[in-house]
Amino acid sequence: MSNVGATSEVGTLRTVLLHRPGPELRRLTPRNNDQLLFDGVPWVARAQEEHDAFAQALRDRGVEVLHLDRLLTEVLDFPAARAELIAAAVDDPRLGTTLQRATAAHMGDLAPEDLARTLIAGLAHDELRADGLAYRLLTPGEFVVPPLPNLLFTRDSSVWVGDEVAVTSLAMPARSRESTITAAVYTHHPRFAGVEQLYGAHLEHLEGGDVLLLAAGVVAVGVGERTTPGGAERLARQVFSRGLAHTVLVVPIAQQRATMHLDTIATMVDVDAMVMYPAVADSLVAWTVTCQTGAEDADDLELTVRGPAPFLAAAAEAMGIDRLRVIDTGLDPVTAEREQWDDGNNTLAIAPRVAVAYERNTVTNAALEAAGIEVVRIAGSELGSGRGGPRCMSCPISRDRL
Ligand SMILES: NC(=[NH2+])NCCC[C@H](N)C(=O)O
Repeated sequence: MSNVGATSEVGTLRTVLLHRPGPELRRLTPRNNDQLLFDGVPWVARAQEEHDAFAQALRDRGVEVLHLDRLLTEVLDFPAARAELIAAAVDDPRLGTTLQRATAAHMGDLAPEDLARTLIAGLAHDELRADGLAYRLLTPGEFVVPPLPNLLFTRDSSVWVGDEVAVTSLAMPARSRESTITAAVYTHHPRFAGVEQLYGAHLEHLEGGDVLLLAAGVVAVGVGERTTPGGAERLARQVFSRGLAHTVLVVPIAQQRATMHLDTIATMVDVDAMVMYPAVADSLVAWTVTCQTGAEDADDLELTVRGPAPFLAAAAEAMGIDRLRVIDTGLDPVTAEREQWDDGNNTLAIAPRVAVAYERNTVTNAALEAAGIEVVRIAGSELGSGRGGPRCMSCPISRDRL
């Protein structure tokens, strides 16, 4: 695949990976939504309409939209991909050997499309005819294979750095199986033949929502509720050893749900500008990680760590620009907090100064427009109940170099 990958957050978007929410969202109930990382029980048909409009807005701007469930169905024609994904789905200590084997046998009989749906929507107790101790002891409300409602947030389960892709290692148990799906797609789908993978689901926790490509060669990584210090260091070693970046800025963020990823508080909207949650704009810091010496093995690289320094100054220095502008949303603290919670800072740039944003964040959007950013508004009343905006719901696969 030529012209694949991304070296910035704002280069003209050519190809993006989305996931249209499906039956996995119908699994959410008031009893399981917290564990499954949703703040409510969405109206699924409306969420699908909103998502279709999001995809259409991107297509209207010339972006090629790939759907993760389609790519998954296509790779399920390959026995190796089927075997890996079924093994990952039943690799759960709750089940025990008898139920693991029965579940694997059931899934093994499914045609690609049905297997893709089951891998994503999971398998409820009453959807499987089985016997044995674990099957009898599991309550009918429990899932034999839990659903993946957060697959919607394709940003987190893989991220491209340059022309290589990082299959990430997701921190929350409800999400860890997602990266077995992205791994299978990037490994087996002919569309990605020859693409190198620079990370893996077995490594230290790293989520794509924490990774921002500030400029060619400059990667920012948030460390907080999801990405660990070890994950940030591992990413730095990997991108340095592969020549994909010269500087990694490690940015501590508060370990709480409202700021679960770096992209919930700041996203790029121009080559030198970010929209940022005002409450953190002045206090955010970064550790600057570089590497002088080459080494055969990423583990043997000697890293230089400087900091902490104010994030904006450290970022501008690494990017080689005078100043990284913050679009001043001019918000009072209460409005700012509300719009941050509703992903007002989580925009998806489709070109420099053109960003997709949730329409509900009226004050943030007005401030973006006043600063010269074209805002492509989408509805997100139902989509937003999973706490993710346009950036979280998209994984850029190809962007023009700036
Ligand atoms: N890149 C992001 N901000 N992703 C948002 C993910 C939201 C998802 N419900 C979670 O808790 O994991």
